[in-house]
Amino acid sequence: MDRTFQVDLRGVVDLLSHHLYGSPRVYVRELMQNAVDAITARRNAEPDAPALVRIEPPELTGDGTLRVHDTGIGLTEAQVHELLATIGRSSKRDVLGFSRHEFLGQFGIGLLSCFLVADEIRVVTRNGDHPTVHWTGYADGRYAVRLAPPQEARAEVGTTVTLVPRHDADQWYATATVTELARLYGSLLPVTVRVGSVVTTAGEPPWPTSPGAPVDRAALIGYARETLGVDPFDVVPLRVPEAGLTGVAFILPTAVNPAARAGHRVYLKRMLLTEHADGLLPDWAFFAHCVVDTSELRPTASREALYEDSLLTSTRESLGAQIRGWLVRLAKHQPGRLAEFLQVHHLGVKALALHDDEMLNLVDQWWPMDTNVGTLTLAEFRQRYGLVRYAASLDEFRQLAAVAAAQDLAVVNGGYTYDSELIERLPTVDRTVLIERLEPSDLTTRFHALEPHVELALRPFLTAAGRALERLGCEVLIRAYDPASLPALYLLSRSAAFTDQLTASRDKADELWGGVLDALAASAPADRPQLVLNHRNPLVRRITALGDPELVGLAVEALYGQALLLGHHPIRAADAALLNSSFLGLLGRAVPGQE
Ligand SMILES: Nc1ncnc2c1ncn2[C@@H]1O[C@H](COP(=O)(O)OP(=O)(O)OP(=O)(O)O)[C@@H](O)[C@H]1O
Repeated sequence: MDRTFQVDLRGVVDLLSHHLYGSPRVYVRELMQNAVDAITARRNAEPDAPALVRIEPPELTGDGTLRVHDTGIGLTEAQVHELLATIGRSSKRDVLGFSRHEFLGQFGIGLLSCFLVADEIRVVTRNGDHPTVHWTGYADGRYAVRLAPPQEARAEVGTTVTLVPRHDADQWYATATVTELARLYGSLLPVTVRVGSVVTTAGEPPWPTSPGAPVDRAALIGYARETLGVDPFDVVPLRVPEAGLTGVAFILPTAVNPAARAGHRVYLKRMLLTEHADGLLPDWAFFAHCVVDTSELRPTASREALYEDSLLTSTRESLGAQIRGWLVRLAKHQPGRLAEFLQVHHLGVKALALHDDEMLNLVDQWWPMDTNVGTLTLAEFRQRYGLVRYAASLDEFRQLAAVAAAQDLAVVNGGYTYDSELIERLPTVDRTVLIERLEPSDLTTRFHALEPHVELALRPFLTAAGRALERLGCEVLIRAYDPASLPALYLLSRSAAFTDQLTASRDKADELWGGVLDALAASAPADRPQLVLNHRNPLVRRITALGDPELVGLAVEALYGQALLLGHHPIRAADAALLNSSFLGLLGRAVPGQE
C-alpha cells in the first residue's frame, strides 16, 4: 500500500530560518513576490486590470497584524486546497515542472518564510466570480479553509495576506523597517508597491533596458552615489541577451584589494536577489561593481545567490568582454583617462595582462615604467633602444641603475609586482620583441680592464685587498668605469645571491639544518660576489698607492661596507662586525696620539 509523506511544519520552518534564508527579513520579499506574480497572472488575461500592492504594517491596521493587499488573480477554493496547503506546490511551473518565465516564484515554499515572523497566516482571496475563500495556516502545521458567505465576499478580485506576528518578531513589523525592506527588494518592480501611503517603487531602472536606448550618465552616477556610496570613475552599460540581462558596471574610483570580492547587486525579474553576488564578473575585473537585472539566470532556493550553471559561465565571459572592450576604447579615444584609470587600478590590469594578450598590449603601450632613463612605457623604451633590457628585482635595479646609465645602458625596473613577468611575456605575444635580463655581474664585462702594466703594478695591493675580504667570500677586482664618483660596486650574480642567502641562513641555523645547508652550499656553483673597485675614482687611486698593508685592509673593508649599503644588500652579522672594525680602525688612524 502506498503511503504519503507527513511533513512536520515546525521542522521545515526551522530548516528555512536557520539554514536557507539569511534573515527573517525575506518575508517582505516573498509576500511582494507572490502579489506581483498574481498581478502578472491576472494581466495575462486582463491586460488592463489594476496593478497595485499595498502593505499595511501593524501601526496602520491597528489590530497588531500586517496585511498585504494585491489586485492579482486570486485563488479558487480548489486552488487554495492544492496550492496553499502543499509545501513545494506552485502554480508558477508548467506541466513539465519548469518554472514559468513570467513569474518570480517557482519553488512553492515562499509563503512558508512568513512563519519566520508569524504564528498565523490568513489568506482571503477571490478569483474572478468565484466565492471568496478564507484560508488560515498555523505554524504547528494545521490549516483551515472556509468559504465566505456572500455578504462577506471581497469587493474586488485579488488577495489579502494577513500575518499575526510571533511574540519575538516585533522588530520586523515596524513601519520604517517594512518600508525600508519593500524599497530594498522591490524598488525596481514593474508594479506599484505602497507601504501605507508611501510609494516604495521607483519605476524603470536607471540603465538602458532596450537595445539602442540612450545612456543617462547623470542618472547612473546619481544612482551609484545613492546605492553604493561612490562617485564612479566611469559607467559601462551591460547587456547579455541570452541571460535577459541589462545593467551597468560602475568603475570604482579608488584602488581595491584584488582579493577582496566587492559583490554585485543582482535583480531577478526586477526583484532584488542579492547585494553581494559572487562570480558575476571574471576575477580580474575587481575594479568594477555591477548592478544588473536578469530574467534568465537562476536563483538558488534561498534567492540569495545565483546558481552556478553554464549560463552563468557564459554570462560572466560576456560581461568580462564588455568591460575589456571599454578599456580598449578608452585607450583608443581617451588616453588621458586611461592613464588616470591605470594609476588607480594598475595591479588589476597587470594581473589580467599575465593571461590576456589585449591587456598586455595595453600595459605595453600605456603603463609608465620606472627606468634609469626616466619614466617610459615599454613600447617607447623598445622604440628608443631596440629591446627591453630589464632588471628583474628592485634590488638589482637599484644596484644597476646609476652605473648602467653611466655606461649608456638603459634599464627598465622590472622589480614591481608583475612587471618582469609581463616583460618576459612580451615575446610570446610578438616574436619581434627582444628582451634581455640584465644581471649585476653582466656589468663587469662592460667595464674597462686596466692597461696590463697598471694591473701588474697593482698586484700587491690586490693581494692585500683580497686577503681582507677573503673570509667574507668576496673577490676584489679593479676596473675603470663611470661614474668616476663611485669608488666601488658590490656585484652579486644570481648564483652568488643564492650562496649569500645560504651563508646568512647557515649563520642562524641549528646543527641539523646547518648540515643540510652545508651540503647545499657544496653543490652550489662557485660564483662569488665581487667588489669591483673603480680605478677612475681619485680616492681609490690613492688607496691603491698606500704602502701600509694594514691601512689597505681597513680602507678596502670600508669600501666594501659602503658598497653593500649603497646597493641595498642585506647586512649579515659578519658584515656588521667588519663595518664596525674598519670604522674604528680608520678612526684610530685618523686620530693618532698617545693615551
Ligand atoms: N497573493 C497571492 N495571490 C494568488 N496566489 C498566491 C498568492 N500567494 C501565494 N499564492 C499561490 O500559492 C502558491 C505557493 O506560494 P509560495 O509563495 O509558497 O511559492 P511560489 O511563489 O510558487 O514559489 P517560491 O517558493 O519560489 O516563492 C503560489 O504558487 C501561488 O499559486
